[in-house]
Amino acid sequence: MIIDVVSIFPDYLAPLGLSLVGKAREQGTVTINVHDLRQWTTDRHRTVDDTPLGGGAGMVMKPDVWGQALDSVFAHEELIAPHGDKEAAGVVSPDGAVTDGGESPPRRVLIIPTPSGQSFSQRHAHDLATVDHIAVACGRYEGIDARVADHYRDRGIEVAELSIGDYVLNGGEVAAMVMIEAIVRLIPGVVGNPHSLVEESHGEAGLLEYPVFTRPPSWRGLDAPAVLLSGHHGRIARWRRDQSLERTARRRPDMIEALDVTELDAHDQAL
Ligand SMILES: CN1CCN(Cc2ccc(Cn3ccc4ccc(-c5n[nH]c(N)c5C#N)cc43)cc2)CC1
Repeated sequence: MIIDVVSIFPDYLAPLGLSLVGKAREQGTVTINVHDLRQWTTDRHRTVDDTPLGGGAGMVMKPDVWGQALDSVFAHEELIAPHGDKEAAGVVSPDGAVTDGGESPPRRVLIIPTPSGQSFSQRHAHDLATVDHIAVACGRYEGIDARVADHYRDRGIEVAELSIGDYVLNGGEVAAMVMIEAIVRLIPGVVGNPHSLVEESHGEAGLLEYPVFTRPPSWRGLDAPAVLLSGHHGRIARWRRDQSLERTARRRPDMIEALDVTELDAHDQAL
């Protein structure tokens, strides 16, 4: 997988060089390139923003600079239709994807973090972990001119306008790091013990994870649950399941509503 991140604050993305994501980059499991948007400006002041059309507070990021940046980032995919001329790049399938008529084209996604986006979820992370090339456009100010998303959709690139939560940030960089970590950790080989990806909050069962404990069994007068020391795997599994259900009902009743009961029953039968 190749991930290209474009930002006016490229240093903000430095933490992507650390820990598991950093190791995955070193091992070549994922390539992450961080670009300074200003390298695509053409004026002396390296301008990336302008006043909002229709008036209003703040500034909006210019479409032309973003267009130069994203064209460059996607440029090495010769199967991308040049602007306005899809046929020239090869076979155009009904859904607008451009292929050379052979194997399916590389899957390309442009992620645009935005407070007005669809809520980023573990389901998005799983889907995006299968993508060949992801570009992340980190906006600032009041956001990126809306025509940028439309333009790349028209050129056969999937565009995902995503939000990491119902609170307001100053730009897309933090959201980009959250999404990139959630996606990259799902790529095979990145997380040491793949089993740990299975029993997770927001995982397949749709429940929050159970509380975890380690040694010592008693700490400052607080004892770990005795069942965890029993060695009885069936009882431990049942206890963990009950804890997940109780925790979810208490902290995230909305998730209980969305539960697929048949999935729950199947899990219970297996305990
Ligand atoms: C007049 N009003 C009209 C509404 N705007 C709303 C607004 C627009 C931009 C910004 C700042 N910003 C710029 C790029 C950018 C990307 C992501 C996020 C972001 N915030 N929270 C998330 N979960 C995010 C994610 N993911 C914020 C961003 C803040 C607030 C205010 C002014």
